[in-house]
Amino acid sequence: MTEIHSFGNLPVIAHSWNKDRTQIALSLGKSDLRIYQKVAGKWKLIHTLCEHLSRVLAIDWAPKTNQIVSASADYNAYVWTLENDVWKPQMVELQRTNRAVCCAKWSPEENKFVIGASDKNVAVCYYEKEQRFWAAEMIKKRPKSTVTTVAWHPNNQLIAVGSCDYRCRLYSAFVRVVDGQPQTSNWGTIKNTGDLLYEFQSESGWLHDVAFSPLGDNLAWVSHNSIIFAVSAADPSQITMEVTNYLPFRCILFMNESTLIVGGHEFSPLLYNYNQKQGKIEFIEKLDRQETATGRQSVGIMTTKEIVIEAGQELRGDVDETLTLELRSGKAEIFGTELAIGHKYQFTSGMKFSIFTYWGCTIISSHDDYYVARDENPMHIYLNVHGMLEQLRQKADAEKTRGPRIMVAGLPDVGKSTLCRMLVNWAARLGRTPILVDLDVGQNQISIPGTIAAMVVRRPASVDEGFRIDMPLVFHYGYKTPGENIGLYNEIVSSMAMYVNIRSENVEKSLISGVVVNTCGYIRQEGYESFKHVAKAFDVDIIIVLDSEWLATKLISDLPSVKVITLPKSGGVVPKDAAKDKFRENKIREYFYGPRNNICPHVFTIDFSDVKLYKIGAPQIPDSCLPAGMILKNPYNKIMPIAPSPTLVHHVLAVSSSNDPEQLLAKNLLGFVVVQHVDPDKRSLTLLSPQPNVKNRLLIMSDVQFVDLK
Ligand SMILES: Nc1ncnc2c1ncn2[C@@H]1O[C@H](COP(=O)(O)OP(=O)(O)OP(=O)(O)O)[C@@H](O)[C@H]1O
Repeated sequence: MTEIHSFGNLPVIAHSWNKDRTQIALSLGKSDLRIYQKVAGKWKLIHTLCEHLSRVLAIDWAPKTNQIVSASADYNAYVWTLENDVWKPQMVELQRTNRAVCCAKWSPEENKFVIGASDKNVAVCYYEKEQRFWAAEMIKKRPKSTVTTVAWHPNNQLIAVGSCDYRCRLYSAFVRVVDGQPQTSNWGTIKNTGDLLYEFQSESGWLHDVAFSPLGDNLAWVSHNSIIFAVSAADPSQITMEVTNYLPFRCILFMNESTLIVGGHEFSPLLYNYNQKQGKIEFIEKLDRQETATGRQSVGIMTTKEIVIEAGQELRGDVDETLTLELRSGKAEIFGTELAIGHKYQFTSGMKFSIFTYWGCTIISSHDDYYVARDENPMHIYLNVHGMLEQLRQKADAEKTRGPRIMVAGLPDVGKSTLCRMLVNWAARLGRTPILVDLDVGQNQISIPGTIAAMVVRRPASVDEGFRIDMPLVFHYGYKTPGENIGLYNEIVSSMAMYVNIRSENVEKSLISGVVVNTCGYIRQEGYESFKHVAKAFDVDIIIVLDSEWLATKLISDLPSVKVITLPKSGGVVPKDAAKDKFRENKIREYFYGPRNNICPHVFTIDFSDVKLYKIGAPQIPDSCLPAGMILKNPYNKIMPIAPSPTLVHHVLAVSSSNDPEQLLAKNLLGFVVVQHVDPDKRSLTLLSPQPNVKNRLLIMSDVQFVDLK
């Protein structure tokens, strides 16, 4: 019998029941764990466990020992124990994990647990009794991508690990101080922690869940492309798979040695039988007979929902399917751009949005891929900063001086780009024309990855298409992080600052409106130095540091003449780890095909003799390889001609506005092309380009690549 439980309108990211299922621990996409208890038929919040700094991604409640392990996007895991009705956290010593911890599972005997992270690490964790801390044994032969799921073999010494590299791996999780002696297993000899026993290749598709059968002789997993896989210890070379037409599966469970239940976006559990001898996985039945409740049908029906957002609140969402939102009444904005009443705004899969209302509003939504954030959001604080900047502009206007120059800084994924976007949007709505400078070479808002850019913002960005890119100034850098060639990065930053200074001084409106500089989240070591360089080059008056006391304190002492303000980050900001490559790809695709995918770029072939190709920055030669006493000039900004070759395929080439190779370094770019094919026999290149020809133009090779899979 199905029982429906309701815990408000936040998405349930992870959950785990206590032993007798009278309590449930939930992550509702926040940094806390909430424990609910059923009292008189209603769920009552009895504990809120706060220690994590970011979204809790996994929870596992050990039934016998009554301990909870939680894992979070803050790179940490905690073990919680109940003492005198208080849940006490103890941090797990995951020294080498530097990305979100995505999954955590107690072993059957509950004396160990395993965690998997998006930096590919898998750790077997146990309690170090003498030193009284949770220790972690890291697995050496790690998966090649984010670890999404883990499962324990009933013998307490083997684990199955599923990841985004489409593989399921079997490791030994034997820990001598906990287990004493290794057990015998049908899957091979167990010796040391982390020994890789098997690596099973799936078809393409991220693995979402993996499970052992009750006796541990069979193993099965499901992937995002709706395939079920199973393998038996009797013959691990024989992987059986069942390709289905259902929506992606998220979980799998063995009921006995051969019966499997899978579930996911189809909204109905499905029963299958794994016949190992015949190498078959056979469908038995769909368990939920209410046909109308399936995910597929609900996609088709598109029920609309009316959402009332109170003044000062945010409606946030992570779009799974295409979502349409319409402002029915009131006033609301998305990252500083006002919404028009009655206009249907479309958000495609993978997009994140936040609708903020200062006055209260009603929104009509096509799906329920959203939640109304009831937490404290920092929008009022951001708006106050905008108010302060506007006062400075008014003062500059009255006194005919320079308007405010602001730089936004912080660690990666704290909302720097979003805050810059809001600040220039709000300014543009008041008729100001600030200069937006984006120095983020990984995810530039103005140009494609691998460049830095600046432009005058005359109107707020469009919700659907972003900023209207009008005569931008774009410089080639060629890499996705400043650390790849920090010398070159600093040099082009100086040139950009010079141009921006000239521009703002020559146009009165721009001078008064000021400059907003977005930076990369690369702030350690030489990154921090480069960051000070940015502040000096643009002669900024104010640095806004998002969510980092450490950085703010350092800057206050290093740049005493600059006003440093620390602001909190929004709870809606989500780490883009997995989505960064997609974002970059989309940005390049948008460049060639337009934001609405309705532009048709040119594809043409050009002779080797008609292109002039260059690369900026020669590899560094260590001093030890040079003759004694010889000093080589730093080659970071060396301009080198290169010959076309097949290694160029998929590389982005920047089209320079300069005709003189010596001037390539900090000259505005006219555009970009992508090498699609190189034919050494015919001595020709095939290029994807918005223009029909690039003959006689100087092209600069970028490390950034784009594979045009339409
Ligand atoms: N209030 C919010 N609600 C929902 N999503 C948000 C909110 N603010 C920011 N985001 C989303 O969070 C993600 C990260 O934000 P953003 O790109 O501004 O961070 P960043 O610090 O500039 O990142 P990076 O260091 O990678 O440049 C983006 O996808 C953005 O759209």
